[in-house]
Amino acid sequence: MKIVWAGSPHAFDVSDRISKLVASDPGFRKDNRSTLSRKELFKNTLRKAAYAWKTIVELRLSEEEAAKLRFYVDEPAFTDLHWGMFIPAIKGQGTEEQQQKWLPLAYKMQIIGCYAQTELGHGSNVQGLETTATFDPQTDEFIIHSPTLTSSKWWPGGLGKVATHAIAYARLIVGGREHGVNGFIVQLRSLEDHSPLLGITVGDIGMKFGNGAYNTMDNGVLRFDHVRIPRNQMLMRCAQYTCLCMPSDALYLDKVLDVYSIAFASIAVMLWVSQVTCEGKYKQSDVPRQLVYGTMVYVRQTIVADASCALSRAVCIATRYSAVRRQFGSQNGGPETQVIDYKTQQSRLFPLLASAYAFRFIGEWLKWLYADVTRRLQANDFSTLPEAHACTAGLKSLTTTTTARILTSKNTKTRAIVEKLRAPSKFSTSPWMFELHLVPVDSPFLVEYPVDPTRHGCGIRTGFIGIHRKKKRPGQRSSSSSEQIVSPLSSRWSPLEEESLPAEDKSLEERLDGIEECRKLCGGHGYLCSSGLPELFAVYVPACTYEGDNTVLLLQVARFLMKTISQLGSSKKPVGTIAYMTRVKHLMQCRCGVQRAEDWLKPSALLEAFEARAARMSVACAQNLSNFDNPEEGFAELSADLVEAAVAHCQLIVVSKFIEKLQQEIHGKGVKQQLEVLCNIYALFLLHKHQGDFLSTGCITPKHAALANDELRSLYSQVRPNAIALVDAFNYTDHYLGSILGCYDGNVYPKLYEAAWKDPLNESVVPDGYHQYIRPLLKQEICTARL
Ligand SMILES: Cc1cc2nc3c(=O)[nH]c(=O)nc-3n(C[C@H](O)[C@H](O)[C@H](O)COP(=O)(O)OP(=O)(O)OC[C@H]3O[C@@H](n4cnc5c(N)ncnc54)[C@H](O)[C@@H]3O)c2cc1C
Repeated sequence: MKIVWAGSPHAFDVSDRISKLVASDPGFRKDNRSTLSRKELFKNTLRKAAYAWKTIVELRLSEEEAAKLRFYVDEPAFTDLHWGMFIPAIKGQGTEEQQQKWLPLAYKMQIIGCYAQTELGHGSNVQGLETTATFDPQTDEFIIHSPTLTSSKWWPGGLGKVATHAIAYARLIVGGREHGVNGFIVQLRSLEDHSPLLGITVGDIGMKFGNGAYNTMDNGVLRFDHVRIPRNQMLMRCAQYTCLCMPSDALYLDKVLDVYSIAFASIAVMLWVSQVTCEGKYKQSDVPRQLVYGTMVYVRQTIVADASCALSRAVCIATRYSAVRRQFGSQNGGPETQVIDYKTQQSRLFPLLASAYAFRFIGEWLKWLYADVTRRLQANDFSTLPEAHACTAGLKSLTTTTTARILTSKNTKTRAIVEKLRAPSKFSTSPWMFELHLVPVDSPFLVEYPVDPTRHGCGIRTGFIGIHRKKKRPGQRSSSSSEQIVSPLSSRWSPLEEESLPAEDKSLEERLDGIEECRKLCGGHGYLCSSGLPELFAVYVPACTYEGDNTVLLLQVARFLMKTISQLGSSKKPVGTIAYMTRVKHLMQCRCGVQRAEDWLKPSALLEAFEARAARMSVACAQNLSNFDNPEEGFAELSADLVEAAVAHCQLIVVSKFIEKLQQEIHGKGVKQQLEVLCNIYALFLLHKHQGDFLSTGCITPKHAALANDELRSLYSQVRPNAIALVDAFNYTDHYLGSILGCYDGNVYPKLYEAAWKDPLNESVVPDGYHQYIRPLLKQEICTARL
């Protein structure tokens, strides 16, 4: 399993060797991180980064080994941005000459780079960036300027205190005309004494969430005051960006093809290719713009891989500790029960274990996708790009959200009621009139808000159910009651049968929190920094924001889904992960064939249920959208539903790729069998958690849902005996895990006890401050004390 997890025997060998090298070197110690002051912490990070580089050079490590070493050093640092953003940006966007000039310097770390795109007032909306780069033909230079406070660059990692250079994004102005946003290589600090160059104001933006954690990084603020740079420092291979998510964009994005997203660039941007000549002429370059799209797939793939690492770390800690921890259940003075044997613990822990594996394999598949996209681009085949973009955007969002925290589906019963209400109305020609009321789902008092259906549409809104109330028209007579709840008018879905209404459940409150859930699984001790979980959480959560805000990314996926549906009748056939839409007719009607709990173990049953749910949710959104005259207004109004449809689509991708993985040859006795158990847990857990979606779209009945839950329980029992082995397969050293609760030997209590005494507060038995503040209290001298 270790080899399956690593990806290959070679990958396992490199990873194993380098992780042990880092773990055995006291120079990479990290156990005191959360107790250091910011300044000490940061200085220590600088030392480690320098030490890591020295080790890489002295041991002549290969690029692969060096990357692994940085990974196992496990400390966010300016080097992440230098290697992960600055260099790739020059490679991807620089001309041949620019690459020849800058890359050798960067590879040797003679210059240190960062990626400065986000501004104080502008993140997701790249088109809104305010920094300007005005061409001066007299001197053949660009003048980079921050005209407003909100145009200050804000957030770039490595910028605050370390970077000597930045790829800075600014609006290109040539001959008084604007040409959109471009990247420029700008020197920030002197290479002699590190002081900021003339016109540059630069510093750190301050403490971030958590102790230690991401505070090792110098996220920075930067202002330019008419800073001049030579013309050849504009990245000229491909240059102009506008944001995809502008409200002005067409709903049915025929522009999706043009989407290009850069790491930390926060959001997909549309790209043109341009150059500025020394005469001050702006011209298009002949480099095919799509060539750079591969970068996007590459970056997203690394983020998904990171998600599986972070989640597997947390799961490893929680699983090992759950086997150590005992509570209740002692019989005749015997040992208490290991908490891992409680079904509630299993039902929270094992789905996360399964998710860690699922994300590992989806990350692996994304590596393949990157190779495939690159190969196709080289052959001028751009046909799979929109799908690749949507898929990577969605998977980035799904995996990082799950690893950090995810809100699950809406209340099952509410959804079912709403869907029932959506049944075609018997009353649509009427002596009756209709009013739409919104009822807050959670309110103990069913407060209703009448809304105007023509303006607000109908159906589900977050936290509300929409109810159409039928009212007798003034002056009409009828034998039935004068007020009756009926369906909204728009939906074409068939009604649910009465018996298919599910029982009330609490899914609205239930969450799958990834790292945070693992902390809770470790009880009180999980809250100690020495559990490793608080810091892991604090370091990880911004992944939901950088590289594209997760919600904004899902909205892009939703646009792609709507576009796909709108083209279903045309010659453009859905490909890759969206190919299931070619069977939309079948998926809208199919009925789940599961009769016994074990039937859910059939991959075909699982796949069909997930495909039907994803297709039906998307089609329902498309139908609702078609009720709006202005599609963009409709998209904004229905965006919460659209995001849910996108999540359903992304979950289908992960389930289907896990199933595909199991169809490959997998060596090792029993390994495949264990992976099958995990795959089924992953899929059935999602089905259970999102049963509101599955039921309300009529993909399954409550009986099917109950059978899935029965099977899930049985799968938890199957995984239990191997749970520890399955987390040992991650092959994490104690150093990398950085957790007393997760240590390999399970010797938790003595280590916790020992660690407590190492806390700086315990350096003296009587605390600093006793004489000033505690003694006066105890001696009743507080009124005369000098406070
Ligand atoms: C730890 C960390 C490191 C970073 N490193 C870098 C770096 O090295 N270089 C760099 O340039 N930047 C960096 N960033 C910035 C990062 O890329 C942005 O914060 C990110 O792109 C999100 O943009 P924002 O902050 O403007 O969020 P906003 O876009 O302001 O988001 C705020 C809220 O609005 C919602 N929202 C926004 N647009 C829409 C929409 N169209 N529809 C619906 N909802 C919407 C979002 O979902 C979110 O809930 C970093 C950020 C962090 C946290």
